[in-house]
Amino acid sequence: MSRAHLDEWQRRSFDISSGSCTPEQTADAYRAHILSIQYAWASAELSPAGAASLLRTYSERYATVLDSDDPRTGLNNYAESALHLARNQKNHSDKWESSLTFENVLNLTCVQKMMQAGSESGTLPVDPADVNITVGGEVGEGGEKGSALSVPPELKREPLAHGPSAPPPRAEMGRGISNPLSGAAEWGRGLEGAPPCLTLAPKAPMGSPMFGHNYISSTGNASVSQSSVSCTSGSNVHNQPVFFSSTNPSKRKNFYSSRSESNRSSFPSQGEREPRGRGQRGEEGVSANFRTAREQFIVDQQKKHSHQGQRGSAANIATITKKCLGASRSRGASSKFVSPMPRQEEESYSKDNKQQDTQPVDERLKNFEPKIIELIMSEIMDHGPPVAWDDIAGLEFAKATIKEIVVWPMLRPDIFTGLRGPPKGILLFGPPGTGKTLIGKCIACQSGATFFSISASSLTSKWVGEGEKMVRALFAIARCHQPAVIFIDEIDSLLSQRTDGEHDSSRRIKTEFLVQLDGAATSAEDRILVVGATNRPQEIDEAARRRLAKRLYIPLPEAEARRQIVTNLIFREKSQLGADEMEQVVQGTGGFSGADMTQLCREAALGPIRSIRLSDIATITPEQVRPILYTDFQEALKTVRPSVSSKDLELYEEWNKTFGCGR
Ligand SMILES: Nc1ncnc2c1ncn2[C@@H]1O[C@H](COP(=O)(O)OP(=O)(O)OP(=O)(O)O)[C@@H](O)[C@H]1O
Ligand SMILES: [Mg+2]
Repeated sequence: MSRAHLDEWQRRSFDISSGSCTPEQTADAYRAHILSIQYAWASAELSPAGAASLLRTYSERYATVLDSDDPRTGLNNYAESALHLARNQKNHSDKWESSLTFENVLNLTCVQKMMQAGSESGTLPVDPADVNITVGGEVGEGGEKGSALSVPPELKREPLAHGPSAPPPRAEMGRGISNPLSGAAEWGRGLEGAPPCLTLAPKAPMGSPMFGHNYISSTGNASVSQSSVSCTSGSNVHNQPVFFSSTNPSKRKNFYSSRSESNRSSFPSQGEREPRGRGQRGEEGVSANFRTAREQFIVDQQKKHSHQGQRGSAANIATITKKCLGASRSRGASSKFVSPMPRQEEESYSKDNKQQDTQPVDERLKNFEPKIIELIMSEIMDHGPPVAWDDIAGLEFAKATIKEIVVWPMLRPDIFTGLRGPPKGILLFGPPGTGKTLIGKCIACQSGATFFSISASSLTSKWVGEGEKMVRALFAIARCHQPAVIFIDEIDSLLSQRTDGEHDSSRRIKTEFLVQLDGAATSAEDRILVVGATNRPQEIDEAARRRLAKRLYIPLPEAEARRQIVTNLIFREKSQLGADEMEQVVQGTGGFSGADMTQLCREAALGPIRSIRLSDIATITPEQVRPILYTDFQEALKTVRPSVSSKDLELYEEWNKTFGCGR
């Protein structure tokens, strides 16, 4: 290295070894080391072998600092910022806590007014200090069963028209009224955002216009029941519990479930009504099948390992489905919401249990957070036959090359060694809609390797600032599941050229990616292949371009390929297209991409439907629909146009000539 670089290197090494650096400074120093090595390598100051060995050493040390759980030596700042934000947010799974306190209930304007009204009429029944307020959803059955309510004996008068033992009229329970009197409406307004149940239990005698009823329970919403309005008149009906129904279903559900949890009800007979029973049954049913994401991950891992040996044969029978986080369970309206963020009370639990249930599956993954591993694992694609090589029309050279690089070495690793070792990176580039993603899917089905399909956006946006960790974890996991193929669609958004003005985090992701790609490329025993696909090859960073050694042009389909696409597609439908007519279609679609051809066939397939008279459309049977004809293609050709311009095409051809590996 040059002298200036050496001095800098020594200074950083001294800082690291002095032990006086914070983990952040140490990580920065290692990162700078890695960049220096890359720089020295790029400037031919270091041999490739030397650079690779140094890179490996320093990447490992760098990773150790970043991933260590020990706060004195490691950063382990995974999602720290996101979690910090999330911790202060409330969500549906959080326990409801009211901001209402005894003081601020009494300070509510509506309460003040009612108290004033009561004192003016000389029948103020309650001293504010004697009001018991229960906040948080527990509604008891009077004071009798030791509930949260304390109702004085004198208030426990015989149930009247529909007292605690009889269900109140449906109107009281189920609906709010649309024109509440002002006092009652204020109650509602004042309690907006109040707890699921607010219970006021005056200890003083009855008879007040204000607290003339035993207690008022509210779901905290603005709607007010009919009987709560009538309570201001001081009628006997006040002796029964008054229920403020909620117009908000989730609050109503909270209300019922909180009652079922406490197993006590202030409305015994009402409590047996349908909503509660249904809610309970529904929730029990869901929780019986419910698995947390972590449990699901462990189960998936076990399944995966037990099926690993049968991969080749399983590939032919499984179907291709991309797993997403949480996708394996349905999220019906009644399903239980589980926050992806740890709640405070859960955090202490999870810390205690961390050792037991968050153990990484592989020793090599022990430095990575389970959340990251889970996220990466969720991107693994199942194997299956939906895309076979024959489904990809044309592209013979690309298909043969990929088979040579991907399939055969997986089958015969003993032959493909040394100079015959397959390249570790492939770039599929070409105009949009030409089958690059299709090839990715085909590799997933046909290679027999563990297939990771990563979208650049999942690395760059899901965990802002954590992308480089994701990249490291991705390669570490791939190393544990060899042979592995990492397919990165739209790779240009991940590895675009580095510029001065770009954000630090995306620069770090790119650097990390290049480092990892080099690690995979230089290690002969690693069987990891990175396949990138892009329709903007010119935007890819030159260092990335070099690492994706096999750059295959995926051009627009030629006449024969277009014929094959049309034949494959209309083969499944009722059609009458003679050889000459097919030829006409093929000749008329020069410049169409595979996706354009698919669109053309879809449009033509609608022709027979459009020819049905409107009056017949309701009664016609599928057999009566006429076959697809050449005229339908002619009509379709009037509306479907090629999506790739000839100017763009020139750019691809040019790039292919300069950097492509085709013939
Ligand atoms: N060679 C082909 N053979 C058969 N079908 C094709 C072919 N090329 C494209 N198609 C059809 O076009 C659709 C889109 O293809 P695909 O998503 O692979 O394009 P792409 O090259 O990845 O495009 P983009 O660069 O915009 O991502 C495919 O689902 C398929 O129906
Ligand atoms: Mg694509």
